[in-house]
Amino acid sequence: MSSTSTSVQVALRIKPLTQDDLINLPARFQRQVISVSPFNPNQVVVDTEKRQLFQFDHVFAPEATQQEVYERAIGNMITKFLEGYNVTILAYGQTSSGKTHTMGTADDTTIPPESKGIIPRTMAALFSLVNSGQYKSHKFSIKVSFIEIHNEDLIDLLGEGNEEERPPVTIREDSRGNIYWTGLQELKVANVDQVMEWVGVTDMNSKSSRSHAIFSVTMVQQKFIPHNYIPGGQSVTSPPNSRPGTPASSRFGSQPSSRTNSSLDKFDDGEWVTISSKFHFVDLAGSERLKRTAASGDRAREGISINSGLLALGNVISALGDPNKARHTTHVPYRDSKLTRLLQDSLGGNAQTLMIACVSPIEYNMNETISTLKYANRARNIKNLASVNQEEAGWNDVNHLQNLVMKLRGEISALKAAAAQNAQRSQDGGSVSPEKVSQSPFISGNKNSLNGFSEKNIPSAKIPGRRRMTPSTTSGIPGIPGRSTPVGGRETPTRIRPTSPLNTFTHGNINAHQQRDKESYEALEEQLLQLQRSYAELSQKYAKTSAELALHQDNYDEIELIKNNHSGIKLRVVTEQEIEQFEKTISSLESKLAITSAALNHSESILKEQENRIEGADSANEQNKGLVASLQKYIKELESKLQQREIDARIAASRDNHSEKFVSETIQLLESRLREKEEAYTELEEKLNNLQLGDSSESSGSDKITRLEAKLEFLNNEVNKLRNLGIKLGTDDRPEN
Ligand SMILES: Nc1ncnc2c1ncn2[C@@H]1O[C@H](COP(=O)(O)OP(=O)(O)OP(=O)(O)O)[C@@H](O)[C@H]1O
Repeated sequence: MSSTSTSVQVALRIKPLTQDDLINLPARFQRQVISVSPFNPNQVVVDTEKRQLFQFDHVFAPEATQQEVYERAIGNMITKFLEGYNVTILAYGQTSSGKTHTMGTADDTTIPPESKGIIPRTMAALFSLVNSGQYKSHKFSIKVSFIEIHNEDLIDLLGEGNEEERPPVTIREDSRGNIYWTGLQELKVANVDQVMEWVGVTDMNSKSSRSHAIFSVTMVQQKFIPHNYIPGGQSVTSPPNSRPGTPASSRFGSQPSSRTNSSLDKFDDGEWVTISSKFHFVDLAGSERLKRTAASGDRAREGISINSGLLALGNVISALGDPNKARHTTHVPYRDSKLTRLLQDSLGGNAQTLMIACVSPIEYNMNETISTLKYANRARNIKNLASVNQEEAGWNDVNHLQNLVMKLRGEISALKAAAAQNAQRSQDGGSVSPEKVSQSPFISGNKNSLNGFSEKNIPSAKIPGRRRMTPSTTSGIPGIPGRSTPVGGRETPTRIRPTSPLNTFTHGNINAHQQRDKESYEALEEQLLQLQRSYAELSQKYAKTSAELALHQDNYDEIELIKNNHSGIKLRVVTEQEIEQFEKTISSLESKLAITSAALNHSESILKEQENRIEGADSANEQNKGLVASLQKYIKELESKLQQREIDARIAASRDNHSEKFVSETIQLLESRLREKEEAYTELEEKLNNLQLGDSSESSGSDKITRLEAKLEFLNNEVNKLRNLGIKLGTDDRPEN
């Protein structure tokens, strides 16, 4: 059985902008931020502040069709599945990114052909292959099951009847690390329509965003592997170390015809092998973070379990995918969630795995898109060790081994008879002494003895080298020494070959017929030895298995005895119903445990996030401290500059004040002078009036008036001069005269 190391393949599918996006989102968020690189078709460019590039095994642009996705990414996985590899396809991405559309998890028979997703396409291709001439000698049994993980509960989507009354679905691991589940309805299907009918009735869409859906196909094929494929009729001899073929009748009906030597291509004896493989189609729950969905109550619980399932998946991916971690970490946390437990042998185990990361192209979803791209990118580093699940039928089956031993005994008896006949013929044509022939251990005539290898020895699996010998003899042929063994004694260490009746021929008697007989006898001898070896091997195996069985039986009896005697309490025989009940309890405890550990993981991740944030804040703080110091310095500089400015301003202001004061003082002075003059003028006018009233001489009176008028004019001139001076100094707010 060969193993191939393969990386997990990752395909990226960009969803086209849908009507929903156009209607529900403001236009400014509809900008497309992710596109296929114009230089490399397997790279995408994310148009953020700093452009980011991501490389995948396949990239599908928004316009890629369902057919294109199927052909490029899935096509050759069916061949692998038929070869016996386990195959898993996971669709990952935020809600509404196109996972269900791509996978076809909610497809039914009504969906138009061009819109059909991966499941119906793969099933159609599978049925077409198994019904083709290429596989006509194989026998196939194909079954499907459909399981949902919701809140860490496993729900059988194809289960009949009430959910509570169904047997619990439990996850088991066999001794080889293969994961399988029990209590699940597995339906035999013969064509793609049957498959899609089953898928269609499950109403997967109703809560697909909030649960993981796993659609599984289990295929068991039986195929006949000939020991010798004889192109053009060449050698037919079985390879000496090949294991004996399983009798066709014991298991799978008729076996192709046994050895033949025709010139046509023929099959020699071969063996039926059983190849079993499983194909999982996993439609994961929406990957968006809990905080964005702002969920509370039951939805928050759902969210925690979804996130934790995906977180556990992420942790498994990171443990397997990070080359540094892979070197140091032996523990891969598969048991942290039911999802990872179910997929245990499909991630980093015995499987061919493809992850299809689905993303939305628009700016509104950019953060989720980048987180999906990073998640998917990590998955590319996982290495799987995939091997064909092939097993020669019956090697663990005691009944089958017993049948095989019986068959071999029959063949040996037939050979013995043939040899005896041959010997008899030789004896008739040659000079062989009858008693010598009868003394040959090979043809001793003892029913229980074959070459001294008693059938009684079978359980203890004594090999020919330890058998009791028949009375000693020599070959009787000159030049061919016989072997001598003490009667009843042990065999000599040399390899014992059965004493051939041909040994009794004399040289002179060997003619062409005898030569042919001799050759065929030798061939038979060789075959007999071969059969003896196989027989011994099988006997050993049989003895070992019987011994183990006996041991187990003893242990079982002992345990039962202890149980029964313990403290005088006789334990009841546990009924099937009770076992079922126990399994239910165990399963529900497992669910609770998984949810608790999921919640714990979730809290841990939040804690980690917060720690990271605090760490980030601390380092930002440190940076800020430097910034504050330089700001303080800058402020000081500014302050001193400001002070200087103030001083300058004050000087300037005082200079301004000074001129203002001067002007106002001058004005005041002038005004007071003016007032004085006006008073003097008023006084003069009064005096003049008095004079006019009391003076009788006209001439002296008019002289006085003339003088006074001249004086008045002079004063008026003075006042005008002063006024002009005031205007020049810009003091318009003087009171008007
Ligand atoms: N490649 C595509 N071409 C056309 N329509 C698409 C494509 N991908 C998704 N859609 C449409 O977008 C909508 C959301 O897609 P879908 O239901 O597959 O998302 P989802 O990721 O499975 O969401 P959820 O997590 O809720 O299950 C559907 O109407 C689907 O038909």
